Amino acid sequence: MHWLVAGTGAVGSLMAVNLRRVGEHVSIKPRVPGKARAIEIIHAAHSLEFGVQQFPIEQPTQIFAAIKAYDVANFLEELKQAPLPAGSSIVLSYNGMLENEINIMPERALHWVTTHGAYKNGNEVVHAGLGESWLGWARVEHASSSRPAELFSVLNNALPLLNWSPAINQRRWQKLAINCLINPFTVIHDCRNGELLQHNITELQHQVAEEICWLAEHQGIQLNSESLVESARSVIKNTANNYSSMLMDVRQQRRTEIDYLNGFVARQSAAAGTAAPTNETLWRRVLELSA
Ligand SMILES: NC(=O)C1=CN([C@@H]2O[C@H](COP(=O)(O)OP(=O)(O)OC[C@H]3O[C@@H](n4cnc5c(N)ncnc54)[C@H](OP(=O)(O)O)[C@@H]3O)[C@@H](O)[C@H]2O)C=CC1
Ligand SMILES: CC(C)(CO)C(=O)C(=O)O
Repeated sequence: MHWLVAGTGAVGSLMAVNLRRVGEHVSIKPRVPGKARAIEIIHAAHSLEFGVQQFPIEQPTQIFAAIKAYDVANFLEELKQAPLPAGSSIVLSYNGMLENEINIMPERALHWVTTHGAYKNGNEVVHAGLGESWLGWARVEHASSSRPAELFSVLNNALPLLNWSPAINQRRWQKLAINCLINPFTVIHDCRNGELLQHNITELQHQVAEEICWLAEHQGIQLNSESLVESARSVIKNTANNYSSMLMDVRQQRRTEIDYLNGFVARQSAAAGTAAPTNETLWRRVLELSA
């Protein structure tokens, strides 16, 4: 299979080196076209070179795009301008949700949700935490269509363990909830995930979770607020030493994904006629702190 990985971010680089390791043909599509014909990624003390390719693409290609939520709309617009040949698919991975997702998801798009952790240190990618992933068709009308067997098998070999998930949106809502229950608090308290256990946030987390459950149910997804707070607590314990991605973004003066997490919950709840005051407060507070 031919693969085209969007950018050289942490997750994209990790997938690029692992796809190469299992014998796939992998190129990289930088955000901005440049003169470079090859891009170096270092992994586990090995330097690997990847050819550079931009859209349009002429042969069937599997696109892997692990990009920030605020870049998704532009990326999909680029794809719309340069439609892919038949037999291509687009694997998207990002935290949070977009209001207009239903309208912009391409036919052959899949969501890849992961608990693997990675970060970049210059050209080097570090696989910081082993996890597992879930793959499913992005468009609701394709949810029960069969899984693309070869694509699934290659991704599973490259970065196991991969689960096929016809209910990928359920999984995405759970991930959104966990991020809403952890990330903004680490920014507000400027602390590692594990240090949250020393702060008195349980009551607030219950309110965040209940607001998310209401909205999810309104959109046809069943979640349980007690289980969400419990899961967030286990993630906090399992990642106690980590700084959340949102705190890292704030510290490095990068845009955060808060608009697509607690901000998404606040705006969508308001649009559905209900306030989500705790998510709204966290959203505004993180925006202030990261301004
Ligand atoms: N890192 C992790 O451990 C995890 C991350 N996630 C989520 O996955 C997503 C990606 O995370 P991460 O890899 O850390 O993010 P990064 O910011 O490290 O990487 C994103 C990459 O996407 C590239 N990009 C954006 N738009 C385009 C475009 N139009 N064309 C080509 N490349 C593009 C960026 O390019 P440029 O370099 O030019 O900005 C960047 O290289 C996020 O939503 C994150 O929350 C989820 C689980 C774990
Ligand atoms: C689960 C958590 C909070 C782990 O750090 C994460 O996904 C993030 O930092 O964005």
